Amino acid sequence: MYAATDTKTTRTALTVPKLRQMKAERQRIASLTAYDASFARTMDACGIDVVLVGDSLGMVVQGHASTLPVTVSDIVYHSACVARGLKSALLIADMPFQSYATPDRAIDAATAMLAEGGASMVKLEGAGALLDSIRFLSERDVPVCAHLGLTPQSVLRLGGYKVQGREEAAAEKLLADAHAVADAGADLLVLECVPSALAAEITRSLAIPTIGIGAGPDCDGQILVLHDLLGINSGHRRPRFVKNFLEQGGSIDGAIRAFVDAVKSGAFPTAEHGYD
Ligand SMILES: Nc1nc(=O)c2c([nH]1)NC[C@@H]1CN(c3ccc(C(=O)N[C@@H](CCC(=O)O)C(=O)O)cc3)CN21
Ligand SMILES: CC(C)C(=O)C(=O)O
Ligand SMILES: [Mg+2]
Repeated sequence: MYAATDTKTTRTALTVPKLRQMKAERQRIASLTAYDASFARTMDACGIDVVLVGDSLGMVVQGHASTLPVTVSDIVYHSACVARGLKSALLIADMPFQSYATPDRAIDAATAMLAEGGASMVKLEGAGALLDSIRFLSERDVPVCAHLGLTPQSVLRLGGYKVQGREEAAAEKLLADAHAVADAGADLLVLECVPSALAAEITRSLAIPTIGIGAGPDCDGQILVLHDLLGINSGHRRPRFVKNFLEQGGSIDGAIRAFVDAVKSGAFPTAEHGYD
């Protein structure tokens, strides 16, 4: 049932321990989303460190209004496509809405993503009740990327895609959640739409690397949705953290290389891409 992709086991990929080493050496982690082999191959050749098969695919690929309709088999299918295009980058697969609601569901979904999808890590949103799933996976050798701040799968409860952690109490909760997910075994943490100063404090105080999107310049890495990097408008108002790199890059390869260079040098993001 679980047919591992041979490409995955034979390539020399970026590893989980290497991510932590990059943080220690202050080498920034450049990350993009991908949904198919051709873009994955291009990104890999342009020096992208981490490729995420995001559940943003529900919006940018499938045309839904949110990420909620995405299924485990959608992510497994797109991960397998992306995995065939990668030689060096680490592949993360996003866990769909409710696929990690209990540890039992989480281990089945995550196993499909690693064994069939060829991913090396899974990402899930939240802390609190989800800490059990994070611990359950990491103790069973499934590397986990946590995701805090604006968690798009919470859109119904949040009432929209809004910056999180602006109030003092919410900021303290976010800092505590960041430590809780690391203590539960997460190897990486995505911080989405949180004030730059708070993301900097979380990044400083954690041993695991942080990857920001709308979280200011002081995270250990940065991620963007591929379509946003290329200026493909998904019908929404452009969030503050989005930068069209095709304008300066001149070509798809050029745009991806410009993004990698800007992240590595610290030129992207600037204050204008973040929130106070
Ligand atoms: N193309 C695309 N890019 C993404 O980054 C993305 C997706 N799709 N789909 C899933 C989620 C949704 N995301 C979003 C969507 C909108 C905003 C947004 O408009 N933010 C406001 C915040 C306003 C405020 O609270 O101050 C902004 O103006 O940036 C943020 C993240 C991030 N993810
Ligand atoms: C924007 C990133 C972090 C994501 O979760 C996605 O693409 O689904
Ligand atoms: Mg996602």
